[in-house]
Amino acid sequence: MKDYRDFLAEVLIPEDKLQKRITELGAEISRDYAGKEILLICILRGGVMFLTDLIRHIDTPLAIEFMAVSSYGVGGRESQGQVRITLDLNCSIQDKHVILVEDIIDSGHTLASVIELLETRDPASLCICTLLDKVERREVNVPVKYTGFTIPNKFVFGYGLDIDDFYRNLPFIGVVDLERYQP
Ligand SMILES: O=P(O)(O)OC[C@H]1O[C@H](OP(=O)(O)OP(=O)(O)O)[C@H](O)[C@@H]1O
Ligand SMILES: Nc1nc2[nH]cnc2c(=O)[nH]1
Ligand SMILES: [Mg+2]
Repeated sequence: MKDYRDFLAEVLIPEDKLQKRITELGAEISRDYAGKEILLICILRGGVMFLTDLIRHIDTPLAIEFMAVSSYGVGGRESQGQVRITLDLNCSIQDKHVILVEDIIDSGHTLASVIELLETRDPASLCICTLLDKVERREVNVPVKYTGFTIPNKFVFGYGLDIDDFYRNLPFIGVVDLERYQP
């Protein structure tokens, strides 16, 4: 296993900047949903770090749930357009205020499919909170309510985002130098 420093092109978002923005997002969500109970649904696995930090900054009553979808092949870096639900929710979302929590929106296929499915289950409201948005890469439109950072079209890793399943634990977002990365 290579040391990430061997292929780190740059630290795009350092830990302090990430945490500051996540604190702001938590405050914004707390304001917008004051007096309401919310359900945050994390899309495994990339969204996990973001979810666990974000909920520490939300002060309205909340529950968490998890879904898993498969849109990229193992080790793949391009969306296949086809999204499969591999782990569904354990609860009803009918009449609930739902926030989908994601690490990144790239082509938009993952969230477009999840939204289409969840809309059929009659939530009171449904919105998206994403830490990163690679706007230039969008292939399908998804309505994003909360965005941490808009980022350029570069393959990033760390803070939930993997390269071949590793490096999710790093506390910052880095850019991969694909010429120096060897699987
Ligand atoms: O907008 P899209 O082009 O659909 O890409 C975004 C999705 O891709 C990544 O997940 P991935 O499928 O790699 O799974 P992971 O979260 O387990 O790493 C990321 O966590 C998003 O869920
Ligand atoms: N790790 C990682 N996963 C992604 N999924 C979609 N875009 C990205 C990205 O830039 N990095
Ligand atoms: Mg991933």
